[in-house]
Amino acid sequence: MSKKILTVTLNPAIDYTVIVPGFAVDSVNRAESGRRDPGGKGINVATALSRGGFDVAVTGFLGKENALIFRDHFTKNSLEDHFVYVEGSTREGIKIADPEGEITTDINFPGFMIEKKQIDELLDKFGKLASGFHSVILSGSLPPGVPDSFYGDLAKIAREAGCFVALDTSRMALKAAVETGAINLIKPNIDELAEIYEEIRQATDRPRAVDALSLKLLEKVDMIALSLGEEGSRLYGRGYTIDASAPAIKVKSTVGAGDTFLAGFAGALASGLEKGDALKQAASWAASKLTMYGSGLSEVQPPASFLDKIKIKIEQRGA
Ligand SMILES: Nc1ncnc2c1ncn2[C@@H]1O[C@H](COP(=O)(O)OP(=O)(O)OP(=O)(O)O)[C@@H](O)[C@H]1O
Ligand SMILES: O=P(O)(O)OC[C@@]1(O)O[C@H](CO)[C@@H](O)[C@@H]1O
Repeated sequence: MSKKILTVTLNPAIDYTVIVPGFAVDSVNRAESGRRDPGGKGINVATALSRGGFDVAVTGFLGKENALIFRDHFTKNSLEDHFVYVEGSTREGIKIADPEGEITTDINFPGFMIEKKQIDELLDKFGKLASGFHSVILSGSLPPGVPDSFYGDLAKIAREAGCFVALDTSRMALKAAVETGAINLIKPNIDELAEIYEEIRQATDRPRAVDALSLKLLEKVDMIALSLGEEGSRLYGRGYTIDASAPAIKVKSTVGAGDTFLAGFAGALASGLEKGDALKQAASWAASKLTMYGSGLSEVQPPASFLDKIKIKIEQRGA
């Protein structure tokens, strides 16, 4: 467990979760309760990893005006803070959790405008930090002002420093980073692939098209951990595919399920687990998150109770 992990969140968010049983659009809804959690994908990943016993640091951009909620969170969860603090406020996002329909509705805002000098400051900080870490996890959307090429730039620095690099983002930021060849692991879902790859959008047989695309992407990345919601997940690697089932659970909120999944997987790999066991650990962490509201993940417990409910199927492909 001594291997240090750094997560990068360029566009954090304070998640305002509103619990609305039976939520319906185009009607008056009554909220049962609400809560605010410091979130953003990389911060969620970091929190879950720290809860799992890892030594974790966080970086990215944070707004000065509402930083207190994040600073408290970092202290409570033993996250080493290397954020670049920028003028203004970190965005808030709205998450409507409907425990009856087991449906979550996300409304995410674009975030603060980042200037060139702040990008340079982060690059400088990241360059000095990276060699101290076993793994770097790059997560979430890019705020306005940050170019699509930025994750690729960070990945190249991290790889040169000897780190394992995982990426969970979408749109052109994902496509551009994959093209650099500097990413070890990506964690897309099918919608994210469909958004950027025409062959998935146009496919009449989507699972088959995803298989074909994944094999092609393996020329650029080492692993693709495709998350499939309640259908589980599939890991593509060079020469193998591993499927993990998802346990049947009553879902309170899906916000952060993908982040907990990535934390479980990257953490397990850093601990030296085999890929199949790592995928099982990831699914088990995600399941544990789904049984609670809110994000931030500071309530997530190491989820041993789900491990024996997850089935793994390993298929070797010819070289
Ligand atoms: N309804 C569910 N029941 C059981 N497990 C689930 C369910 N939804 C998600 N999971 C688990 O969580 C993992 C990640 O979920 P999902 O595929 O929704 O990620 P995601 O699309 O990145 O989500 P998000 O961006 O909202 O965090 C899945 O691979 C699966 O293991
Ligand atoms: O706008 P992004 O960066 O894609 O996603 C942001 C976000 O939805 O991701 C986390 C859940 O994964 C939340 O804490 C946060 O609000």
